[in-house]
Amino acid sequence: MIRVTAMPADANAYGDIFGGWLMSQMDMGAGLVAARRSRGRAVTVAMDGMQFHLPVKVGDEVSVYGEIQRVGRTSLTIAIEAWRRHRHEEEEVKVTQAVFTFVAVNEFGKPRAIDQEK
Ligand SMILES: CCCCCCCCCCCCCCCC(=O)SCCNC(=O)CCNC(=O)[C@H](O)C(C)(C)COP(=O)(O)OP(=O)(O)OC[C@H]1O[C@@H](n2cnc3c(N)ncnc32)[C@H](O)[C@@H]1OP(=O)(O)O
Repeated sequence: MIRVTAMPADANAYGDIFGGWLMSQMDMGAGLVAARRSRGRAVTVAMDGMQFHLPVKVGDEVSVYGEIQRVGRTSLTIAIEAWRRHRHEEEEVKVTQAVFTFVAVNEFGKPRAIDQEK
């Protein structure tokens, strides 16, 4: 869903990429899934089970993948993973995972029903 290069500005003083930057990429990836499935604006209401398995380094290619787990009346639950790949190598390794809940909202920011038919 999202593929981006981790840059020096995203790193701490040790050269590891900030967890907050990764969470932001994951949130944006989940947002793409939620907006597409709900056919409109959707906002993050919860993020559960965030796990950081391995560090990401400057220059790594970071890919964010997501899968809808559940569609409720107005909310969606989306499992998100981020994977890193050293830019000179082929192997991809999972670095983070979390479950995001988004709520579809109308123009007033209030929950709106999601079409249950896909
Ligand atoms: C033209 C220009 C285009 C521009 C294009 C730009 C695109 C750029 C892309 C960016 C993509 C990034 C995407 C990031 C998205 C944010 O970062 S959004 C910012 C952060 N989030 C917020 O500000 C949301 C703040 N919260 C709220 O406004 C309200 O809590 C909400 C979300 C509207 C919910 O209101 P509420 O009155 O609590 O709703 P309520 O009726 O009680 O519950 C609604 C549903 O939520 C569920 N729910 C409520 N709370 C929870 C909870 N804590 N846990 C789980 N489920 C919950 C309920 O179970 C219910 O589910 P359903 O049974 O209906 O399925």
